[in-house]
Amino acid sequence: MKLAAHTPDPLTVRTVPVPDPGDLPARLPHPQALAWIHHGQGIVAWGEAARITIPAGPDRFTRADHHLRELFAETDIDDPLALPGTGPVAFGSFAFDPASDDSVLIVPRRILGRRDGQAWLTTIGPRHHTADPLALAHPPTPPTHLQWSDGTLTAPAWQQAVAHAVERIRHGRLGKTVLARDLNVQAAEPIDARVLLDRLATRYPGCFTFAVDGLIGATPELLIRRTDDHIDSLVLAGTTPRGATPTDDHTRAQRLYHSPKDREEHAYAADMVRDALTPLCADLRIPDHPEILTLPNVIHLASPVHGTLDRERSVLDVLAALHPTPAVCGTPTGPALDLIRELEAMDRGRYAGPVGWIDARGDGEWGIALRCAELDKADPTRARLFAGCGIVADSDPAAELAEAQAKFRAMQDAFQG
Ligand SMILES: C=C(O[C@H]1C=CC=C(C(=O)O)[C@@H]1O)C(=O)O
Repeated sequence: MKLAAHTPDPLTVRTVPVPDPGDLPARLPHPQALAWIHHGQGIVAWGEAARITIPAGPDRFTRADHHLRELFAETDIDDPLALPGTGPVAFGSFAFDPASDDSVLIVPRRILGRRDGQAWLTTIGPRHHTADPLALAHPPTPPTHLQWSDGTLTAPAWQQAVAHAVERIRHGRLGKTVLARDLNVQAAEPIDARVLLDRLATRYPGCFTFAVDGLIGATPELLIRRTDDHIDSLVLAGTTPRGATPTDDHTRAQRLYHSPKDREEHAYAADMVRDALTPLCADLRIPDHPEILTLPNVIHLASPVHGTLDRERSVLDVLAALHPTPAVCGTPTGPALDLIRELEAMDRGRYAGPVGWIDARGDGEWGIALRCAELDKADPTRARLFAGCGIVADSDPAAELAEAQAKFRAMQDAFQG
């Protein structure tokens, strides 16, 4: 597959301040939504001014960055606000596996954004373009008559895969791997991304609710945010399902914090992020011990990371150094990826790959696509949900299955209402 770009002509871009738009997902006129929302702020978008499909390869991030720079260099931009996310923006979603062709960048026609009390609307089109083909409002419809079925592996078969991974880790050089499974859902009508976005953004306000080319979810894991030369990341690894009461939650969080198995799982991820970012940064701060992050469905060990870049690097340049982290792949990376391919027996598609947005200044926010569903392009009444768990020498297959079920809950509930 070759890198393909569909851009009609050089683009003109105009950003104007607008009154507060209220709830962002509610403003999307069409089910083919693009979105990135965190605590009610962010950007939602629709239409397609340009699409760049990026072929497989470990260099897919730098190729995407290069192509996008060329596109934005030819663009005529009127952006008096000059904030992160104003002016032209590309939403993107990359395949987890470097051998997969699924990566895509989309420059939308309309972007509606809100950040720190400032709202804006950006219009992007080929020069002389006037009509908006997506101006037609199409009210959101919740999915109905849902039918769930196992994906590639049944629950018992997946537990077996976890047991095999534990054996390999105990008797080999691998420290950690991450195994995921998929679930299928079928609805009566085409699935409307806006309904899922609205439910996820309301229920998981502290997560990053996203939609890019039919990949929809709410991830708690910020892979990288770049604002000028400042970067932030939030490393997650080590999880327990939520308890039934506040006391139960507290006990579980304490157990998680002091669990050598979970601390080991977390340390692989935090160490790798430190090693990957140190050469790119003038200064980098990662706490010595993780924090507790409590979400509506699970509790995680979390390490917030902050740094200053040592020179001009776009958010995609930084992302290229990070993916795949041990939060979704393992340590060492190569053998962990080989084991994932062997034991999961499925293509992850864009699950566990980077998802987010980049603007013409190189600023942007990218999460790891977790707690998500990928709509079937050939049949939009169908979707695949994904959830995975870090596996180390002391992992227990039954506990990992329970953890994966708790992670699935975010998306299952978003479908169910
Ligand atoms: C792979 C997933 O979660 C990762 C992120 C946070 C905690 C994880 C864990 O504790 O296993 C995983 O590494 C997933 O949600 O599908």
